[in-house]
Amino acid sequence: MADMDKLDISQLQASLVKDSSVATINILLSLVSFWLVYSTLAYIPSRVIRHIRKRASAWSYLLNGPRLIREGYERSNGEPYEVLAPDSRYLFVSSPKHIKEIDTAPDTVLSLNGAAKHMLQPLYTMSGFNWFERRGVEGVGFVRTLRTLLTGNLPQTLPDLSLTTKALFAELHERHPEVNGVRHSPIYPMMIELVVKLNGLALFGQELANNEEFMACALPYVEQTLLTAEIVKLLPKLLRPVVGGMLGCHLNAHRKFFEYLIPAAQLRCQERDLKNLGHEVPKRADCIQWLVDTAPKQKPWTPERVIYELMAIWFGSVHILTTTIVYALHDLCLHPDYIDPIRTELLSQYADFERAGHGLPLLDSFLRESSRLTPVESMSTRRRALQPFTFSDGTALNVGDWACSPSGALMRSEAHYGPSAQQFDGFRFVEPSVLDRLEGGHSGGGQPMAGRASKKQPAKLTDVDSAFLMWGYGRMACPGRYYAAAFMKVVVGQIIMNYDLKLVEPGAPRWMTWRAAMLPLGKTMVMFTPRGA
Ligand code: HEM
Repeated sequence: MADMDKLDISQLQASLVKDSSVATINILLSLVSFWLVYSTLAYIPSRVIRHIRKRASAWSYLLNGPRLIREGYERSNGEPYEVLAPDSRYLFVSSPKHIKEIDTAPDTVLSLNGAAKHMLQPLYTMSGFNWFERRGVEGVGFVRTLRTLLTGNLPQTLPDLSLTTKALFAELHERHPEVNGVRHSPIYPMMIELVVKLNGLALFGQELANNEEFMACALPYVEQTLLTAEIVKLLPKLLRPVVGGMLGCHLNAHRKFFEYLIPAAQLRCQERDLKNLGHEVPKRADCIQWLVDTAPKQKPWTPERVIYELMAIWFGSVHILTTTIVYALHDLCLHPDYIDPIRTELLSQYADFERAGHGLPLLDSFLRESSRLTPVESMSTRRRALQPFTFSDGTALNVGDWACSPSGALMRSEAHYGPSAQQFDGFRFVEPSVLDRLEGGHSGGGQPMAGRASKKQPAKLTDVDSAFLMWGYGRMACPGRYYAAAFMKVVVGQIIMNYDLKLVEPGAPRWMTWRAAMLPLGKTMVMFTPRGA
């Protein structure tokens, strides 16, 4: 035993001597490298160092976008400021005047289509669709399709969506493992599956939504588009066609998605031509039909053209709907005293909501507050400059630069939301008269909701203004927002009416950021307990 001790101590001494000499060598090497870097830097012109710093900051935007945008806003004092990404220069403006200037600039100068084209790289991700950067070159039927026809059809769509949500949610929930007698559900993947099915039903109709092979490529199409577009954008320009082309061939869910939609679009176009010749054709109510009907009469769209439009709408709706719903469910878990009053509202007004396609003011306000404080995107009103543009204060954009607004920072700012800007007040946007009635009746956990910290700022979820940029602003504000709001109320409403919910780890990180987006983590678990179970 004594020998062992001796042996250990001498080994320890030897290793200390060895470790300390290694440490000394390390320190010396560090000093030499520091001196080398320092003396080399002294010979590099300061403009080169500035350029290196700018490029490093541009690459760090990929992982720190929301923070860089917010810090820029805080430093800017309301003036325009620049944020760089590896592939773009963003010029952020935050004053209502400048945001209006973005909205009123001609589409030939500041283009939303141009920004979307750069983001999605449709040449490689949408079966070769090389869409126009200028709006309206081939008509803007999708605005009427979504803003008027899809919205007007909500009373027909919502009952089906409600039934499907209830049944599919229960089915997905059953699949999740039990831990100590309670199921733990990975909320993000669960909501993606639900949203893909429901959105397919609402946009494409029963027949396609029930086609399992078609639906099986509907989600990979979105994911592969995101991945391919990101890789292509980060490559040097010269390599983009080769790598983009290879990725487009290999990650080919977009082609399958396109091919499954072709027969449906061909049929609708044939029916359109027959109708024009005076024949009777079936009446249909889904986005494929409305896109065919609203395309320019003098130059009707081909089936392919209709599908490209559908692919863009599908891509633009699945991910944002899912993510917004996930954050609203997180917020219900984090602020459970809102559940009772919202549930009471749902139980008494859900049928009216389904009939009208709008309503449920408490849930409406809760969703708006959740999106205000946890916006999926920290950037809004994106426009790519197709020609040089100068704001009224002289700030200039070069061709290829983006004009945009820091929506996340604006929606959290005290300038717009008062001293309680950072606090979660789920009923911040409810009309005072509705809250008064609530005070008189059920107010959730005995807490007076109307007296919550903030000044009330009545507004509907779908209202657009320069301090609430979730939907963009002005002429091009999201035309799908009435459908999106109703859709989210169906999903969140059905869950609240049928389940109690709790985050498994309320303090754990719940998202990661990529560029200006906050993406929910796949591992966040929620315990849904069926009510009355
Ligand atoms: C929570 C869900 C959604 C959010 C937060 C959202 C947000 C936005 C934003 C910020 C814009 C850009 C507006 C601008 O720059 O001024 C936009 C445009 C658009 N959105 Fe949405 N959107 C949502 C859901 C949807 C859905 C479900 C659809 C379709 C069914 C849709 C279709 C569109 C289209 C087609 C545009 C382009 C408008 C144009 O070019 O004029 N969105 N959306």
